[in-house]
Amino acid sequence: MLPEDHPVTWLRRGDGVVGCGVAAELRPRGPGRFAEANEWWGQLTSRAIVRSDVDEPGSGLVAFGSFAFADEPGDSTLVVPEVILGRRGDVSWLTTVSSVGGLDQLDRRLELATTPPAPVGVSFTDGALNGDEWMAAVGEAVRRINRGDLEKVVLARDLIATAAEPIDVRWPLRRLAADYPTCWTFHVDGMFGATPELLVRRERGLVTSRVLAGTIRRTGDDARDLTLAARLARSSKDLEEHEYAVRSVAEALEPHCSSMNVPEAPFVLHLPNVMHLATDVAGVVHDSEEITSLDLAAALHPSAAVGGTPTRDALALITELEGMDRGRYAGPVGWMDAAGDGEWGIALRSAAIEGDTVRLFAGCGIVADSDPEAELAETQGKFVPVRDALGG
Ligand SMILES: C=C(O[C@@H]1C=C(C(=O)O)C=C[C@H]1O)C(=O)O
Repeated sequence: MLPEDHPVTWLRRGDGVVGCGVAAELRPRGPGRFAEANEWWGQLTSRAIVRSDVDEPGSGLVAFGSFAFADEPGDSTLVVPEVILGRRGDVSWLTTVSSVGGLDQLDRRLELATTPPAPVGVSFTDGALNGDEWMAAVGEAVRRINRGDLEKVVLARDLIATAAEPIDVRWPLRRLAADYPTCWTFHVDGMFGATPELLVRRERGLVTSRVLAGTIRRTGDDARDLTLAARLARSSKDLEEHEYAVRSVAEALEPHCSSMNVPEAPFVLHLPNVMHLATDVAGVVHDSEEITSLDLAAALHPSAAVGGTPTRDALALITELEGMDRGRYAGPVGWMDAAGDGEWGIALRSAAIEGDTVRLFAGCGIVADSDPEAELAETQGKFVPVRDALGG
């Protein structure tokens, strides 16, 4: 259980890093947000004195970050918690950052690790666009693609949940971690969710990325779901959408890798709510002395899984058609240690929480033969994780 004081989370199957308190924080903005964060982190870690008995990525000083999707507008956060707990298999560690002021304070802090209360009186309303308006935007995107303006664009929409009282984020986090064990459950500064998509992980010179694109809803009937999974694996529309996403990731990683493995065909990733076409890309980085995992995330963002192809045209169309600010939705979220190793996911199946209001986000890749009604249904499937996690 996490303490109430500024909890941060990055968890998958019980492994990961969590923390609380704020020892240091940066709020970078604009197109230089990643570079500013890297520079700040480099200076901070070079001044720190670290004593550690553990030699695992994620031990010692760790920063958690959540970055805005777009260059403008948008706030991003990089935060160094006062207390960090890590676990990887049989190894666990606890890191305290000196401003905690000794073990007495730590005890007091951990006493705050209470059970969070369930949200009360939650109701949902449309966000920027209602269902019909959003389908019209998808129809327009399909027209532009067929006219030859671009190849793929990812369009998202939001849904607003309002509760009778402020929501304790630890409640949905607990539910998400339990219900979506193969996803990365995250929370940094109000942005939370359980993402199935790993933008980049860098550990000791090895880099991996899990690319998703191409989705089908699950029915709850296992036999039917298997038939649907086979259909997804053969669907030319989904394979095309997927190919754009894999290519964008492979091209962005290539300059940093001495060797790379990009599987030729995707596998089908089964989640409780949806199934995705998935490809795990891996490589050996040759520049880990100069380049951090956050630099790699910045080079990969926005991949065609959340932007489109070509990127610049897709971003312009997103601004034109979505009618909302994505905030940190679909931006990089994760952690990094002093060596620059870290894991950065894409903030999907996610929401922004502020007091009694939670803004949920979901989007879909649109290609030449996308059907607006099917895409709307897909967003509903993608809202399910956070929606259910807000239930009592
Ligand atoms: C954009 C989202 O998901 C992305 C889009 C997908 C698709 O269009 O098939 C699949 C996985 C993600 O890469 C989201 O969940 O909001």
